[in-house]
Amino acid sequence: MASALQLHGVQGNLAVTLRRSMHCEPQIGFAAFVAPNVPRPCCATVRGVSGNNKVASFSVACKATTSDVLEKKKNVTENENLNETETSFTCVMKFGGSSVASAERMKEVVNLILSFPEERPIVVLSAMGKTTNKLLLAGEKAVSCGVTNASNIDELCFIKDLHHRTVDLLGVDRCVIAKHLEELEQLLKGIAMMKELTKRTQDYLVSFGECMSTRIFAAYLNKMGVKARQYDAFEIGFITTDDFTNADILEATYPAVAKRLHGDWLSDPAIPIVTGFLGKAQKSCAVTTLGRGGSDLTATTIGKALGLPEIQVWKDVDGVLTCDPNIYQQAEPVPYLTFDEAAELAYFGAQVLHPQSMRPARESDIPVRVKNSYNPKAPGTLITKARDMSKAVLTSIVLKRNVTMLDIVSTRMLGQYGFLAKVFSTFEDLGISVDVVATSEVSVSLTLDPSKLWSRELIQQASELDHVVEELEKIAVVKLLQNRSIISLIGNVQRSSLILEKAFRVLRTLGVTVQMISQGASKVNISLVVNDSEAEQCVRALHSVFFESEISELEKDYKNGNGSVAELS
Ligand SMILES: Nc1ncnc2c1ncn2[C@@H]1O[C@H](COP(=O)(O)OP(=O)(O)O)[C@@H](O)[C@H]1O
Ligand SMILES: N[C@@H](CC(=O)OP(=O)(O)O)C(=O)O
Repeated sequence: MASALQLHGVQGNLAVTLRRSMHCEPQIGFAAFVAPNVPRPCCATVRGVSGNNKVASFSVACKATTSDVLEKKKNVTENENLNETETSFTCVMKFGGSSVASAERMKEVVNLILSFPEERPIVVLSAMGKTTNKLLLAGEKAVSCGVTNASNIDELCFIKDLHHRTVDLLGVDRCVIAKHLEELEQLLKGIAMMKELTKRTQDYLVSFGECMSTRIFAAYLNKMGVKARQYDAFEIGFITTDDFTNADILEATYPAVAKRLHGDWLSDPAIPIVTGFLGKAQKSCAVTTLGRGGSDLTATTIGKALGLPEIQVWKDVDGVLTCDPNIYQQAEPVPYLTFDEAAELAYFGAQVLHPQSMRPARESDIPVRVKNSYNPKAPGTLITKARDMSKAVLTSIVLKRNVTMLDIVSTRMLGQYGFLAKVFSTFEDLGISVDVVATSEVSVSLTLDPSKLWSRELIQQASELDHVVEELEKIAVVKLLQNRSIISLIGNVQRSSLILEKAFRVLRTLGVTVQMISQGASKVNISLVVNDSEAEQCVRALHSVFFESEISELEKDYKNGNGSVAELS
């Protein structure tokens, strides 16, 4: 019988959560079956967890001591042959920078967490909104400002003000961040002295953001009487590659993190408040970061490490939307997504999720819920392994701007296999990833992946590009095309003909030429490459046709112009 028992406690109460596979008896029956084994229950909830109903969970909150519950847990385990899970936690809740951008926001997030008394969460936090960008800018300025001016860098003053104001408004002692602010200033002076900012130092520099937000948040929770414990991810087993600014999580992380968080809970229960985004390099042992937006990946890694029933990522939007709301305000929340769709969407540029964050969740089949901390009642987006695709056509439109495209036409010095092999080995040698590829017998068109590069490295990218072109020109005629955009149509590629027919009708109406088209092997994505200058207009028009039920703006324009609506719909 696939069942599991969990214990957790909030503010003096204890709760028992039983999870079981839905393949067995109905959940209500299961709850009644277990209830007599639980000490003095005062409330109970039964809920299905995932969209495809893989797991049911039954929680009973009790007035009881830990030893009471442990005793009952032992009985339940013996009597019902339940397998104890490895954790006492029920979910991960990750809050991004916008969710903890001020004292007021932190208070709201604390209330939000406490509004789920049945949950026993592990909390992951990003740096307070704007902090990471300010730290990066401060680092860049320090390189050339001179040691005597380093303490007066505007961004350092902003960060000090923001964090002091926050602790003051929360009524927390300034000492929780005093050491970090002092060290941060010293670090900027060091950068000024060296006149150099390596990627390794940059990672250490930005780590101050998460280290401070989590300390403030944990101190505030403790002040409110809710026992919380702050953790720096790089101290509790987040082991990564030494790829500073874009490190990958290594397998050793999972058992280490589970052991530490679970062990601490058993010896002294407290809500863990963990820094998102950060890790420790396996070889150098220095602090690393997981790439921009990396706290999502921290959350899913913890979810997998502890085998939790759910991972929640709380943002400032009502879930994953049908397109970037900054491009088109009418974007709508997408209620369900598969891991594949979410991963593709993130990879092709939707800022809402970190590109690698779906991997741990997919590997351990843990549902991910994307929710809005500004609007907790909104249902958000539930991301699971599978979903009903029978009615799905298009799920979301994603735009990746400022992409470089290469058209490589063989001079036929090499045969077809040799040509393709040489092209791709050139990219491998130079460590450059490609996004979208289309080939014919004698030519390859491809776009280069800028996602692994932080914006200020684009200059460096330019010289790398010259090098790529130089290498490829030994076997081909190469055309470098810049300022392109990839529009990715994420959806049910079983209906690719319908999607393409509609999409091309829209693009023809707009007079836009598609320069490359590719259907990803993942079968959830069709990518179109157009000029940057035309891209946003295309996304708006595509959104209008695919997602808006009434007669769309595009249709109106078209009707008023030179076509009939029937031709469009
Ligand atoms: N398809 C999309 N769905 C939702 N949000 C998107 C999408 N594309 C871009 N975004 C942007 O992503 C932002 C949320 O992601 P992010 O800033 O990383 O959140 P957080 O910092 O809270 O983790 C939104 O405010 C929105 O502007
Ligand atoms: N603070 C980091 C990590 C992160 O995940 O942030 P956010 O959750 O605000 O996207 C960044 O800005 O990249």
